[in-house]
Amino acid sequence: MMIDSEKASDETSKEGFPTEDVPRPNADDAPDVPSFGRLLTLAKPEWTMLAVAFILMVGAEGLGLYNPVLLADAYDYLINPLLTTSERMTEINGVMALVLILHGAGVVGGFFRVAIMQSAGERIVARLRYDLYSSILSQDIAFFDKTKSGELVSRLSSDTTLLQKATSQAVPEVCVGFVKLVASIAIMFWISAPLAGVTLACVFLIFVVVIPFGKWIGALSKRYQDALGKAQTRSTEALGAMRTVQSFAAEDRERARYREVIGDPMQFPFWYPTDHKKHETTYSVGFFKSIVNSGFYSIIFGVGFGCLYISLWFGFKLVNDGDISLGDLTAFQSYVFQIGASLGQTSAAITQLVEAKGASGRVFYLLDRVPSIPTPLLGDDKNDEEVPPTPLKPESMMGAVAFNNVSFSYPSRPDLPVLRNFSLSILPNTTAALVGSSGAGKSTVVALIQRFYDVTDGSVTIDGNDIRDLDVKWLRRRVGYVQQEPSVFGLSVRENITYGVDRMVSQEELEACCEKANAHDFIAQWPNGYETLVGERGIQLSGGQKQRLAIARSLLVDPRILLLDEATSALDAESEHLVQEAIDKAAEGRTTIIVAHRLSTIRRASQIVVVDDHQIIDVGSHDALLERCPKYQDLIRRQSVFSTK
Ligand SMILES: Nc1ncnc2c1ncn2[C@@H]1O[C@H](COP(=O)(O)OP(=O)(O)OP(=O)(O)O)[C@@H](O)[C@H]1O
Repeated sequence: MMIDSEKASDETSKEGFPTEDVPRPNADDAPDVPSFGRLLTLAKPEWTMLAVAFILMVGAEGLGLYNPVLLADAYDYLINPLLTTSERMTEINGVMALVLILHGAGVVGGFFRVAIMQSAGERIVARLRYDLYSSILSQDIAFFDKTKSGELVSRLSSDTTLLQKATSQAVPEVCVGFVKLVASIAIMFWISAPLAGVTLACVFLIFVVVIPFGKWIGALSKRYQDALGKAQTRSTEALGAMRTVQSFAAEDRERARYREVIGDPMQFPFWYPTDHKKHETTYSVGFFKSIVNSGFYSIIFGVGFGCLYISLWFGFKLVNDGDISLGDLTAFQSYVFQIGASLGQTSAAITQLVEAKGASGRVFYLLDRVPSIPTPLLGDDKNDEEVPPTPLKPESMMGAVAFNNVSFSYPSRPDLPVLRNFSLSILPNTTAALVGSSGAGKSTVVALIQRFYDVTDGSVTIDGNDIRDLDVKWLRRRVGYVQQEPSVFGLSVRENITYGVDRMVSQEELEACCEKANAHDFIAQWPNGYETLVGERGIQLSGGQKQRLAIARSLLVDPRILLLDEATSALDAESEHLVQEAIDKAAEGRTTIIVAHRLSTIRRASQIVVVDDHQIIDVGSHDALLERCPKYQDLIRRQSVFSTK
């Protein structure tokens, strides 16, 4: 869906982003940025070299433009009755030598200009991708809740390529095409004004046709990119969850889901996508795009050659009348060709620019998007205005966590309250277990402590400081987090465990940490030990091993607060015991908050927080709660049944 730019500006805050009471656009809803100037700023560091390339381009093209005039002389010498045969050849030799020298110089200049422009393009796209990736990484978690990763991948790959082509190829080509056009027209008028007049009338006709066609192609290209983005989203989702896909034998369903956006050309024996109005696919848009593209070029070349023949016809008349020489006519025709070629080249470049304009809207939107929670990326100028002037970075963290009358809804579902008047106090170096039915809001509590989201009302404090006043990087570096389904990267075990630290870690430290997390023994058994690659997303690890690896990873950071979202998936007794031991050791000497599902974990906690219906209904020790809290009794009863089973 495109946003009406005027409407969007009404609805946006002073930073240019929508206020909270209107749906925030995701990357796909990004408004088009109509400024080509902004596109050009991407190439700012390359401007000097691009200017050199531009001069070489103008020079090379200029030399090429002069050749028809020289060749006209050669033709005229050839049929000049006043010269002898040898005099004619002498004159022609001089002219042709000059033609070859100019041609050679043009080729050398052309080589340098293409080399400079293409390498400048690579520099631009590499920088752009990095900046875009940085900007995406700096976004708040709410943004990722709403934006599909396939879309972002598409922004990083195809959209950036379109911008690369636009800045390093299309813009210079349009400029040169224009210069060539003006120069050719000037020379044509110099050769013969009447002939030039007739020809230009035809060229004007081409312009009249090209402009609406260009717009049409631009719109179709955008729709094509959008459909392709959707296809990419679906394939990324499925390929990222191949185990789930295969375990449900859902390959056919995934193929069908992909085909739904790609389209099925075999369904249309006459190629025409009859369902295009109901359902837009890359095939249906691509089909019309091919036809419109073909029509565009056919009209350009059709009208172009038509012009050529008409002007040639009129030219023959002028030669016959003695108004111009035959050489002049051949030179004139060359310029008509030049105009045709430069129009073709310029229109292709304009098509690229129109495509890039759509892509630039999406890319610049992401580049400019200011996250609602300041990013921990340091030295990022765009966050400076958002971060409080002096975010707090206390010398140390004690680890006292408090929720003060917190209410919260996820930004993607603002109408659904997830926490209501939630108040809780956790003392430093104690363990709190959050228990409650599924969907009660336990994981949300953990997310709020890391400031993945800001509370809607109330405050979350650490050592008495509102976490909104703390430096986000400082905060997150001191809060360890072990997810229910820990994310493990397709790296070595060592790289996975040292993921959270920027310093060198000795083997002894690594092993000590893994021993604490009950991970050393299984790692040491592998032939490559800590250098073992764990496969994409840790596919070669068992559930329990992944959890212990994730605990080791958190422990290496030595967090003051440890957040554990205990896995609900049942581990076998041995694994469960090992994980439990790891959790116990990890919890020593730090504030630990566990979303607990196992009785063994719950019983060990200093305080148990019973969450139900988005509120805390009781807090206390296991024995006290067992005595007075029916909800807790119910939870424990079910837990015991599960454990006995
Ligand atoms: N990223 C999100 N965006 C929108 N809603 C969410 C998001 N994450 C969770 N929710 C919703 O918030 C509510 C609380 O979810 P939460 O994950 O905190 O529950 P939980 O108590 O941890 O459940 P479980 O024990 O099953 O993990 C649920 O209704 C859930 O659908």
